[in-house]
Amino acid sequence: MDKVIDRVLVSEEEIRTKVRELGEQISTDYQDKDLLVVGILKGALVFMADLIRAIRIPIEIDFMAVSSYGQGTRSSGAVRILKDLDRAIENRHILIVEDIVDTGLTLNYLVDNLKSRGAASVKVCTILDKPSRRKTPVAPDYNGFTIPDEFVIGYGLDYAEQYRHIPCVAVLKREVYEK
Ligand SMILES: O=P(O)(O)OC[C@H]1O[C@H](OP(=O)(O)OP(=O)(O)O)[C@H](O)[C@@H]1O
Ligand code: HPA
Ligand SMILES: [Mg+2]
Repeated sequence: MDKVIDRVLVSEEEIRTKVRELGEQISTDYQDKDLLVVGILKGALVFMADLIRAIRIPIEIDFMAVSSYGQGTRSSGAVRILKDLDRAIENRHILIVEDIVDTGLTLNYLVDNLKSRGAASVKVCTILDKPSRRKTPVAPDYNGFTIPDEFVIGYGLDYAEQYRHIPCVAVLKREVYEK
C-alpha cells in the first residue's frame, strides 16, 4: 500500500475512539425515539458496521446505494439511486450514515429525498467532513473528523473502487490519479 498512500490522515486508534464517542452521543440523543439508521453504500459500509455496534439503544438499519463519483476523483453532480430503502419511512426518525461529506451534493439530494417521504426527522452522521469543497451549504449533525482538501482512501472510501478495505484513512498519492 506504500505505493498509493501518501500519508495516514486518521489512524485506526483515532477512528475507534471517535466511533465510540459518536455512538454514545447518538444513543443519548435518540433514547425513546424510533430510530432507523440508513447507511449509504458503498462508502459507509465500514463506518456503519462500527457505528451501529457503538449504539446502545434499539435501532433498525437499512441501506441506500447512490453514486455520483463513478470511476474518478470528481463528483459528477448527478446523484443516482442504485438501491432504495426496503420500506416506507413515514413518521420515522432517520439517521443517514455517510463516510464523507465533500461537495455536499450527495447529502443535499439524500436529505431532501428522505424528508419528502414524510420522515419525522432526517439527520446525518459522517466520519469525515471536507468543508472546503462544498458546492451546497449542508452540514452533518454528527462528524468524526474535519479533513483538508485532499483525496482520501480507506475505511470504506475508494479510488476507482479500490482501497476501501484499508483500515485507516489515508491521502492517495497524486501520481496515482494524475497519470
Ligand atoms: O459530498 P459529495 O461530493 O457528494 O461526496 C460524498 C459522496 O461521494 C462518495 O460516494 P460515491 O458516489 O463515490 O459512491 P461510493 O460510496 O460507492 O464510493 C461518498 O461515499 C459520499 O456518498
Ligand atoms: O476524498 C474522497 N475519497 C474517496 N471518495 C470520495 N468521495 C468524495 N470525496 C472523496
Ligand atoms: Mg466512491
